[in-house]
Amino acid sequence: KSTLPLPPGPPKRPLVGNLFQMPSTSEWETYTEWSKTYDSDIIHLDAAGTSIIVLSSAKATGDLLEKRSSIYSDRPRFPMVVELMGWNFDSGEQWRKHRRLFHEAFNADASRNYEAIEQKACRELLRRLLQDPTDVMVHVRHMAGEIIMAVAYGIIILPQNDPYIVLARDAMYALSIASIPGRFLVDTFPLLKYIPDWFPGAGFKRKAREWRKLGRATVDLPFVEVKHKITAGNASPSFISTALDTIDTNAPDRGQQEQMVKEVAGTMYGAGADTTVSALGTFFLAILSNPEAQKKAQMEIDAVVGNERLPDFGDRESLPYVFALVQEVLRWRNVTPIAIPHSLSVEDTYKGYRLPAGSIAVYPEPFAFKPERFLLNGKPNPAVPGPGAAFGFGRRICPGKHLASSSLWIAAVSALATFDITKAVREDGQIIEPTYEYLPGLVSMPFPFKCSIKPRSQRAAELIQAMIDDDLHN
Ligand code: HEM
Repeated sequence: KSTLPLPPGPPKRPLVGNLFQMPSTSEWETYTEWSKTYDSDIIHLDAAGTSIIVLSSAKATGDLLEKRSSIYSDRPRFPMVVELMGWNFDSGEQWRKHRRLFHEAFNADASRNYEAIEQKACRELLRRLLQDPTDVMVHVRHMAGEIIMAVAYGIIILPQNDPYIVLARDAMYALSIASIPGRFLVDTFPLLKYIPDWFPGAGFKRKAREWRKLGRATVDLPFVEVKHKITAGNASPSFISTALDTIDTNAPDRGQQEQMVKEVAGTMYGAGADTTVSALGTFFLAILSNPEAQKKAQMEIDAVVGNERLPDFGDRESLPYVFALVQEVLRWRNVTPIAIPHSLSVEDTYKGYRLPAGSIAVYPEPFAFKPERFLLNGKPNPAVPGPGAAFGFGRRICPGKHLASSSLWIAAVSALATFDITKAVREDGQIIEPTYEYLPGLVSMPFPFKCSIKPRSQRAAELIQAMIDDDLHN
C-alpha cells in the first residue's frame, strides 16, 4: 500500500464511516458541495468498510476512467445483483464475451440495421401523441420498450400491459434496490450468504430466491418464444435470430454460446429502456423551457424536409441544428448524473489525489439549454466535444450509444416536424409550469409532467393520419 494519504472527504465515524451521511437523492448536489468544502474534485468516502471515490470533474474522470481504463473498468460486486441477473458484471472473461457480442450487433454500422424498427416505433409515438397528448412519459416509455423488444427479440409488444415489459420492469425495480451500496448486509459481509434460512436476519435469502426466479423469467421467457418462432420459420429478424444463426450447429460449446446470446439480449431492456425514456422525457422538457430552440429546429426541418413528408434517417446529415439539439438534451440533464459506478481493480495513485487549480470548464453555462454551443457557422463544431460523459467512460462506455442516439434523433425530429410542444394551460388560462424535477435513482427519470402537444398544421395532422392508415394496410 502506498503511504500517500487518502483523498479528502467528510469525517468518518468508527466502523460505519460515512454510511449515514451518504445522500440518497440528488447525490450529485451533495458531492459537489463536498468537492467545494474540501477543495478537491476527488473525494474519499467510506461506506462501512467499502471505499468510494467520487470524481467531480471532466479532468479527473478523463485521467482515471479513460486514460487508465484498464484498471478502472471493473464493477462493484453486489451479491444480490448477481442473484437477480444470474451472471457477474465484473471485468472477467464472461463480460468480455458479452461486450464483444454487443459490439458486433451495435457498432455504428450494425446499428443502422435497426433504423426501420426505430422509425416504426417513432410513427407509433406520433400516432399516440396525436390521439392522446396528455401523458408524454407513458408514450415515450412505450416507444423505448417497443424498440428494445423488437431489436433484441423481434417481438412486437402489446399496446398496454405487455407481459414481457411488466416482467422486465419488475426486474428493473429489484435491480435498482439490489445495487444500492450497503442496502443488504450480505453486500458488506459476503460470507453471510452461507447462513441457514432460519437464521435471524436471513430475510435477504428469501428475497434472493424470489429475485432469482424473476431474473430467470425475464431472460428466459422471451428467448424461448423467439426460439419457437425460429423453429417454426416465422421469427422476425432480431439480435437473437442473427446471433443464433452465426453459431455453428456442430460446435461443442453451442449450448454455452446460446446461453450468452440469451444473457446479452436479457441485458438490453435493463440497460436500454429507462435510459432512452429519460432522454426522450428530457427532450420534451427542454423544448417546454426553450420555445426558441423549438422554432429554430422547426425552421431548419421545414427548409430541408418540407411539409409533404415526414423526416427520416436520410435527413440526418442535413439538419445540424437538430443534431446539436439532441446533443444538448444529453448534456443538459445527464441520464445517469452520478454515472454508473466503476470499480478500481488495483491500488492506484493520482497526483497525491489532488487536482491542479484552474481546470478547464468544458461547458460554460452548464445549466442553460443552448444547442448552439455545438455549432460553428451553422455546422457541427469539431472543436466542441460531444456530451461524452452521457454514455460513460473507457472500456465500460455504453455499447448501445448508437442505437440510443438514433432513437432519440428520430423521435425528436419527427415530433418537432409535426407538433407544437408548449406548456399546458389550465382552464382558467393559467400556464402550468413544469417542475423540471427528476425521480431519484441511478437513471434519472423526469417526474411525469403536463404539456400541450398540437399538430403544427392541418397538413401535419394529415401526414400522421396517412401514415397510420398506411401502417394499418401493411
Ligand atoms: C439515451 C440512452 C442511453 C444512455 C444515456 C446510456 C448510458 C449508459 C451509461 C452512462 C452506461 C455506463 C457506462 C460506464 O459505466 O462508464 C451505460 C452502460 C451500458 N449501456 Fe447504455 N445508455 C443508453 C442506452 C442504451 C441502449 C439502447 C442499450 C442497448 C441496446 C444500452 C446498453 C448498455 C450496456 C449493455 C451497458 C453496460 C456496459 C458494460 O458494463 O460493459 N444502453 N449506458
